[in-house]
Amino acid sequence: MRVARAGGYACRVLTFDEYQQRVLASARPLPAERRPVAEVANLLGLVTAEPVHSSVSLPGFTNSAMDGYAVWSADLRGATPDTPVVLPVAGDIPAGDTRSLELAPGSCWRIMTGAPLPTGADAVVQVELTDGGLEEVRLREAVPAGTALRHRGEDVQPGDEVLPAGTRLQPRHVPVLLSSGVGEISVFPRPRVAIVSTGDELVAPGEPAGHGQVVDSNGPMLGALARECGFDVAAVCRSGDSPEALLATVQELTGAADLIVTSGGVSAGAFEPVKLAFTGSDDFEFVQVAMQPGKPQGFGTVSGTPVFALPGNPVSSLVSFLLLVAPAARVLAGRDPEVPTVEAAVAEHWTSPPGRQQFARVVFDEDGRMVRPIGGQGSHVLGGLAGSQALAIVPAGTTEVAVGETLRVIPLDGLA
Ligand SMILES: Nc1nc2c(c(=O)[nH]1)N[C@H]1C(S)=C(S)[C@@H](COP(=O)(O)OP(=O)(O)OC[C@H]3O[C@@H](n4cnc5c(N)ncnc54)[C@H](O)[C@@H]3O)O[C@H]1N2
Ligand code: MOO
Repeated sequence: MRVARAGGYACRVLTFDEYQQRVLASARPLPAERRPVAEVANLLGLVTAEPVHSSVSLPGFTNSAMDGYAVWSADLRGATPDTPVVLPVAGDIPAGDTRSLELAPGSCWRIMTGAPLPTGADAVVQVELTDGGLEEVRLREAVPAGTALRHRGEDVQPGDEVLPAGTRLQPRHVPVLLSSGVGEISVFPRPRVAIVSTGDELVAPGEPAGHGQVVDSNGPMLGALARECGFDVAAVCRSGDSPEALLATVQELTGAADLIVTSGGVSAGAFEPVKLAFTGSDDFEFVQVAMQPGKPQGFGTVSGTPVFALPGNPVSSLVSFLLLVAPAARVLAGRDPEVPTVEAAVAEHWTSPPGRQQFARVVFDEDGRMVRPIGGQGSHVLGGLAGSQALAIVPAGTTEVAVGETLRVIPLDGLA
């Protein structure tokens, strides 16, 4: 049952920076976990909580950098194309050969790239400088000691720090992580984000929206944003206009999520379930933020879990997630909260509301250096949202965005 309450709540007005600092102030990295490096595919995107030290040398054994012949370099003195040195070939050493072999002076081994160098050899002659012989080989060039060798430990020594604390694991970190003899590493876990859409007007995705109804697109959109930003999605669910039901849903989710996001029900209407559920709690605050979109905002904790109450208009929800929720969740993940921006020049004039920092939907020109507005800037405009490529940040003091002006811009593709 829906209970109508009086609307028109008095709210504090904060600048965007003040509010962002406020929601980030209490954010701390989640407790670190030890995870096996063999699961590296699941570790990508996580941040190391401690430095990683190698327990082995890399390379682990001196080996050949070329396919060719392992030799005593002194045996090749005077070799030229016209006066090649001829040596008997003791046999083949392929990569993966685990034998401990020796090289007798006056002979050579045919050796492959990555294969262990036989004791005594001090150089490899690449096969192109020989006739490629199998029983005996003609070597047409003298080479100095050390040629085409990769020495044990020349890259990494036991005890060396191979990854500092605070490294966000990317594919390029995988080889050293898997090769350095380390079984487990300490990482900050991926924050689990739960999403709750509110409002009696919502119907499930895939169901037809009747008169007065809309499809719940915020829930799936916020879930998709969370995933794209590198977080786990603990739940995407709906709650109607009952504050009691919403409170029960949020309380239940605190057991499964590190951060909860609600959408809708935070403005001044008579049926604002989120506002009604949390107003009066010492751990929750509703404010107006001088930003467009995203003016009405709520933030607090329920059983210690941070809860972001975002406005329901779809564009407001998206902007609030990217500018407020994602930075906080990045802190939980041990990452930098900063929202990545690029610089772009304004190609077409538009207006911005007075006293509010605008996050305007824009598209780039072909070379990505200029932006122009797309669609109306209303917070319900879904077509313009889909067509946009970035959010241009217009300072609160600017009402006319002039051609040629330079703005910071948040690209919307590749958010991870
Ligand atoms: N008297 C005032 N009215 C409004 C104010 C104000 O200051 N005074 N602020 C406006 C602004 S700005 C915003 S933003 C919205 C925020 O409203 P709510 O957070 O309370 O959101 P709802 O009223 O629940 O919904 C707004 C709008 O968005 C649609 N919606 C909601 N949830 C979803 C969803 N999951 N999927 C798709 N669409 C959704 C909803 O149907 C409404 O059309 O308040 C203004 N009003
Ligand atoms: O602040 Mo609202 O988000 O402009 O539509």
